Amino acid sequence: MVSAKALFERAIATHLEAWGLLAAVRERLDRLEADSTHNDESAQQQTALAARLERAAAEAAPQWLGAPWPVIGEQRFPLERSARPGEASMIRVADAQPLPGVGFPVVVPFVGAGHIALDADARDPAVAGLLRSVITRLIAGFPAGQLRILAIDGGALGAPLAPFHSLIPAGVMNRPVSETDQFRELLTEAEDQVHAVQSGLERSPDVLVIVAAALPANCTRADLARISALAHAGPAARVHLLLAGYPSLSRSSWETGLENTTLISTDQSSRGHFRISDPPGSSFGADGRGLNATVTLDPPPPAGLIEELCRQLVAKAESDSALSFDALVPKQLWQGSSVDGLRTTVGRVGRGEATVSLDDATPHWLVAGRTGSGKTVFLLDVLYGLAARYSPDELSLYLLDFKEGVSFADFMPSANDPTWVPHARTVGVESDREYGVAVLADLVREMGRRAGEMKRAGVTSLSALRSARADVAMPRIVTVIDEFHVLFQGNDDTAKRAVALLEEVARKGRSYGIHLIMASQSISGIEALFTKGTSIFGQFGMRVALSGGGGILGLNNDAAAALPTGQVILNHGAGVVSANRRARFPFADPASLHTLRHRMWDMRTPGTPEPAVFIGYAEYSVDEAPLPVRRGRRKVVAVGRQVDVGLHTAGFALDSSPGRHLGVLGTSLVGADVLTSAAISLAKQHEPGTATFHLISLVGTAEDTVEELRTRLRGQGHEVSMPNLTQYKELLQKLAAGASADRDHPQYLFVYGADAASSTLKQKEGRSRAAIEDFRTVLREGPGWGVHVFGWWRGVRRLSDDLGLSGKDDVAGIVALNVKGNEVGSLIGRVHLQWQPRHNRALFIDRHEDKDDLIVPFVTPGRYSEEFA
Ligand SMILES: Nc1ncnc2c1ncn2[C@@H]1O[C@H](COP(=O)(O)OP(=O)(O)OP(=O)(O)O)[C@@H](O)[C@H]1O
Repeated sequence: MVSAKALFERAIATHLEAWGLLAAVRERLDRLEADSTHNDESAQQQTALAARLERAAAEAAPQWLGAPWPVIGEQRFPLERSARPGEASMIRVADAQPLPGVGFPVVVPFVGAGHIALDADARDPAVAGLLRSVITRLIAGFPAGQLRILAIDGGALGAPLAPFHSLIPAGVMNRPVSETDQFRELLTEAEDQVHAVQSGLERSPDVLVIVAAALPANCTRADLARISALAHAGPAARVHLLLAGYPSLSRSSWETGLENTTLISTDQSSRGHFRISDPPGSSFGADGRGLNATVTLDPPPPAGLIEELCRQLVAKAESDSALSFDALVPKQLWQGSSVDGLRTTVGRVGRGEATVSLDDATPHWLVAGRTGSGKTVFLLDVLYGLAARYSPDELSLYLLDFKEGVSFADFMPSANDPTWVPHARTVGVESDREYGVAVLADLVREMGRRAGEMKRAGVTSLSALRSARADVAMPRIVTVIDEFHVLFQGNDDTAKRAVALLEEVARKGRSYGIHLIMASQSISGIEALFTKGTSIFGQFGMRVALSGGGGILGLNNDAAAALPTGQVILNHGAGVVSANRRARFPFADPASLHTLRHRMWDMRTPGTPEPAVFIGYAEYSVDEAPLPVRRGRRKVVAVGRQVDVGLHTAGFALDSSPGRHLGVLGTSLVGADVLTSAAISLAKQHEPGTATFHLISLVGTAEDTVEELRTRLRGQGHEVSMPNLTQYKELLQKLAAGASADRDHPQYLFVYGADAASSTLKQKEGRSRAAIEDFRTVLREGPGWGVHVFGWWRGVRRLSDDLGLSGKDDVAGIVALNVKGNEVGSLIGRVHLQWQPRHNRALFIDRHEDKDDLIVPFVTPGRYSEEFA
């Protein structure tokens, strides 16, 4: 690669040589004029010199970058081949004509080397012409998709940049900004690129050229200082300035405070002419006073050329090789290191690649698009793209979907295809908000674990930890929450918890390699969160807007309003207009996904666990669930699966403390299933003959269930009794007297429709005490003797009556089905208990352990279809 300095030095040498020749020619001309004769010799010398100077310029600024417009019109150089990002280039800005008939083009270092500033703004037609000329040379000369124009039109002049407006939708140029705020956002975008390059996060950024037709009128000293800083640090980060109307350009000297800049100032003594300073790093002459000739600025391209060129570029960008998902997948899988972040290609911007990152600069993303806009397809492109680049040691996926659909079904094993994407750790489909909270809580725990590891290793960053502790698994975690607005619905404890956890992950995740991608059809309903003092979304610098998803972009940013399916606005500037990049992404076709998934699955380390899957609509049966974790020697009954990561079996531990009984509440037949599941799980923990199961069936609807349970338990060799109501009363009497109690041989009472016995139990029937008293004694004393009651009451009040005033605390375990939260709350003395009955869900309360868990209660397979039949 030729350095800017070498290139320019070569041009200067030619220039000086030409200057020498000019002097000679001038001398000769003077002589010839004195002789009053013109001859062929002088004409030939002039022509030769002009040709030589043209050649020198053409070498320094080839083709589109330097050829005069008439030559370009004739020769039509190939597009995009005159220069490459990352290399120093020069560009034609003016023509010097020191002698009649002897002119030479003035080329100055620009992209890859320096900047250009003019004192006059684009109200001067010559300046406007130069801006058009330079922009045209750039967009035609550089590869598309690798150079972007950040346009400023502070004087709202409109016309100078108007011919390029068709490039705006293709993302090559932004809509020129005129307001100071937008101007500052644009500077921020350029600064972000400088920082990203300086910190090593970005190695091959797009070329950004800030073009100002005029700076905003109320530009402050602080703004100018930012421009100065960009002039200093920009070139190394491919950020360049082409500023017209730069205010501090002094007429008396070239001092402007802009480093690396060629200055072009109006020649006060000659209308329409300009003077050019020495370019950065070199000088035209020994005196350091710039080019020793006035110049005319390079004229704009001829009418029609810009339009035709833009049309061609846009058409090429659009029709560029049809996008395919396979093109996003690298040939060799899992080659990337996620130490500094994650990067993938999601499609194309113009003809360049559209790359997106999850790293320190853009740790979290917000994605929005109306239904059908292609949001799911975009997310699949991103997720499969990442999974193809990074191995499961480098990347884990937590996938969470709140809506009805199968967005993430591809990541988990299914009945048809037992493979899964080996990076997937948790997959939630049609998740409950509580599951979302559990996933977020899991992430917070993981951050804690990583913080602990860092502390132990004495390091302060994830990358340092990864080098220090190669043995500790520390993949970056990408958590995708689709339809995340559901999390915040309802102003209840779950919503509050979700916000708190999300804030924590959003704030600290970056330091621990934990990233969030939150997607939604709509942001209405969560807008309050945008404006909150500690706005969570401030942490989400990367905005991805599909059609109809413009709400996540800035107020004046309507770029996503009319996007076709398959296109997206990628904006890493938190939605500012100037950071828009319009990208196209391919359809994630099922066949390609299938192939890639199988390739990755074949490459997985043997023993890679399946993802923890939560499917909101799934029914769970006790037979497929692992037994709950036992604590010590205590038996634990299983009642359902917790709505948490890993779907742990929800268990109620039995011990000798008074009240270790379970009350299942609600009219739903699921109540019978919960008792049956409890019995089945207990039976698994007993050798036959070491416990007695009393099955008391008091309602007709549960008879079959109870009968089946009896058959099953007996089949396993357990002792089972099926007392009728009278025998039940006798049993209670016996148990209350402690007569048949044997701690080593527990007795379990499963009372199906316990409420049906209430009135009978209350009758004394000639005895000194009613059976209800025996029942209450059993509740209070029974656990000490190994007696536990599992009852299904179809109403809360019925249980409350059975317990009586003094026995209110004697049923410690509650499984609330279709009963009101306030009724359960008053039963257990918690007025603020929050419970809304839901299909296939129950609230499981263990009063002794002060625990409320949302569970999916165990059911007999097919229970719900029966209920709805
Ligand atoms: N890049 C693309 N190229 C071609 N077609 C696409 C592309 N992206 C999406 N589509 C089409 O649009 C349909 C809807 O896409 P997708 O399911 O991703 O939308 P969505 O925004 O997630 O909608 P919903 O929220 O209703 O699920 C796809 O089934 C596909 O037909």
